[in-house]
Amino acid sequence: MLTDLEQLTFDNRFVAELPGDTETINTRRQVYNACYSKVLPTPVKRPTLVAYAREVAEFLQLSPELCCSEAFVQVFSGNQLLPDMQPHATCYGGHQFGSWAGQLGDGRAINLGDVVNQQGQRWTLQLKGAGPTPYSRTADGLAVLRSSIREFLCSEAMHHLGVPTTRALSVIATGEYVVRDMFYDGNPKAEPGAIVCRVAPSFTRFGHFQILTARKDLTLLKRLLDYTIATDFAELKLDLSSETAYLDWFAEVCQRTAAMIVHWQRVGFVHGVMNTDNMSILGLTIDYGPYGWLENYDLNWTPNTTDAGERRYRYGNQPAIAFWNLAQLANAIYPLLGEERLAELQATLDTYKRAYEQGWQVMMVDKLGLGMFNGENDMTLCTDLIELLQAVETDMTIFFRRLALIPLHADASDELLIEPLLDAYYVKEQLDTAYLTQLYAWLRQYQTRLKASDQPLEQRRQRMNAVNPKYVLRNYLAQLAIDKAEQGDYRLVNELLEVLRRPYDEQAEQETYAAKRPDWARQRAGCSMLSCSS
Ligand SMILES: Nc1ncnc2c1ncn2[C@@H]1O[C@H](COP(=O)(O)OP(=O)(O)OP(=O)(O)O)[C@@H](O)[C@H]1O
Ligand SMILES: [Mg+2]
Repeated sequence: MLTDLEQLTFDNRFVAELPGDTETINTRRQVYNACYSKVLPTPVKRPTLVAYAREVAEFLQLSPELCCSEAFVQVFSGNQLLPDMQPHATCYGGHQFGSWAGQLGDGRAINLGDVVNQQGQRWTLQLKGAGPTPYSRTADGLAVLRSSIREFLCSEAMHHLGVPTTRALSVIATGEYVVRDMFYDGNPKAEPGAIVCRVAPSFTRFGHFQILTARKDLTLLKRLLDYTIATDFAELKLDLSSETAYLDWFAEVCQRTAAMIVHWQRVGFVHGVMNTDNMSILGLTIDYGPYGWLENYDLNWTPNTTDAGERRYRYGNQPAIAFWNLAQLANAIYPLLGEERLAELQATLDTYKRAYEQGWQVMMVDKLGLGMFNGENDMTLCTDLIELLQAVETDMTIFFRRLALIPLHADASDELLIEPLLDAYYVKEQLDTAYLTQLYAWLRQYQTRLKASDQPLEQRRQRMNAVNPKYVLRNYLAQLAIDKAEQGDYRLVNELLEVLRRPYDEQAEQETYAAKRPDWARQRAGCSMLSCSS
C-alpha cells in the first residue's frame, strides 16, 4: 500500500501515443486531427469526501488512511495535480437518440492519466464534473451531488453484481453550487456540486471512432484503432498486419457488448441513454445518468423523461439498441476494411445476435434454476413467465429471488406454492382469479420442469441465488441517500455502498434495503423518473 499519492506510477499511453490538439487554450471548439486536448481541472472551493470505494482504492494500492486524507481530497477534486498526471479531455462524437450529433467529447470529464499498479494493470483515472473543457459546448462542465452519488453508488453496485462496468474511486462534494433546471421547465435551482473519480482500463467509446470517420480522417482512425487493439485488447494478441485483425477485434467488441446487455437484462438495469457516445469499446457499462432499476417488471419502462415519448431506451429494447449501436461502429470502421470485406463485416456484426441469444438463454436457465436450456419447451416457459410478470405489477428482484423458495412437492397446495412470492406484488387487488389461475398453472409447469432437471435442492437454490440478487440500488434508496447527503449527512451513501457490496447474500439485518418501492416513491422525481439534467 502506498503512503503518499506521489508514489502512484503513471504511464499515460493515450497521450503518449496518439496526437493531441495543438491549441492549448481552454475554449470551446471543434477539434480536428487529434484524439484529445490538454486541459486543467477547475479548482473548487471546499472539497469534502462523501465516500470512497475501498476495493477500487485497493487495486490502486491506496490505503484507507490515504483515502481519508486531505491530500486525497485535493487530488481527486482536481485542486492539485500529481507530478506525472497529464490531464486531458478526449474527442468523440455520437448518435444521440438515433441521430448523428457530431462532435461531443469529454465536456465534463477530464482524464488525469493512467496508473499502473503492482500487478501491471493499467487504470485510467477520470474526474467527472471537474470543469469545462474544449468539448463542453454550451454547458458548464460541472456535475451535481445527486447525479454524482447515483453514478458512484451504481457503478460499484453493478461491479458487485458481476456486471462489467467502469468503477468509481470517490465522490467529493465541491462546496460550490451548480445551477440546474432539473425538469427543463423554467425552474432553475442552485444545487450542491460534486466530482466523481471514475476508474476504468480505458474510457474509449464507439463515438471516438465515429467522429474520425465522419470527418474522413482515416489516417487517425487507423491510428486510434491500431492503438486500441494493441493497448486495450492486448490479450487478444492480434497481429495488426493480418487481414482479419479488425474483424476479429470487432467480433470481440460484439461479444463483450452482448455479455454486458445480458447482464443488464438479468438484474433489471435500464441505462436510459444508450447513445453511441455512451457505449464503451470494452463492453463496460458507462455513464450512469438517467438510469433506473426495474421495480415492477415492465419491458416498456424507461427511466429517462427525455425518452418518455419514443421509449427508444426502454428495458425491452436494450438488446436491439446495442445491435444498432454496434452497426454504427461497423460503419465507422468500414472505410478501413473496404467493400471487399463488407460481407464479412456484416457477418461479424451478426455474432452479436447469436451471442446475445445464447447468453440470454443461459441467463434465464440460471435465473430459473433449470440446469440446462431445453429448447422450445423452456422458451415457452420463459415467455409465459415474462407475460405473467407484466400482467400485474410484480417486483422483478423479489420475484426471482423468492422463486428459489417455492415448494417442490406436487401435493403442495396452490396457497403454499405462491406464498414465497406474495411479497413481490405491488397491488394485492390485482391478484384476481383470472391472474391466479394462470400463475398457478405456470408454477405447476415450473415445478414439473424442476423435478425433471434432477438437481439437489440446495445446489439449485445456491445457483439461483448467485444470479438473482437480493439487493439492488433501488431508485428510491438512491434518492433517500441523496436527500440526506444534500443536508450534509453522508451516512446513508456509505451504508448503501456497504450493503451493495454483497448483493447476493441474505444479510438478514439489512432486510429494509430489499423492500419493494414504497408508495410515496411511485411518482416522485428521482425515484420513478429521471431527467438528463445532472
Ligand atoms: N454539464 C455539462 N458540461 C459540459 N458538457 C456536458 C455536461 N453534461 C453533459 N455534457 C456533454 O454532453 C454530451 C452528452 O452527455 P451525456 O449526458 O451522455 O454524458 P455525461 O453524463 O456528461 O458524461 P459521461 O458519458 O462521460 O458519463 C457529452 O459530450 C458530455 O460530456
Ligand atoms: Mg455520456
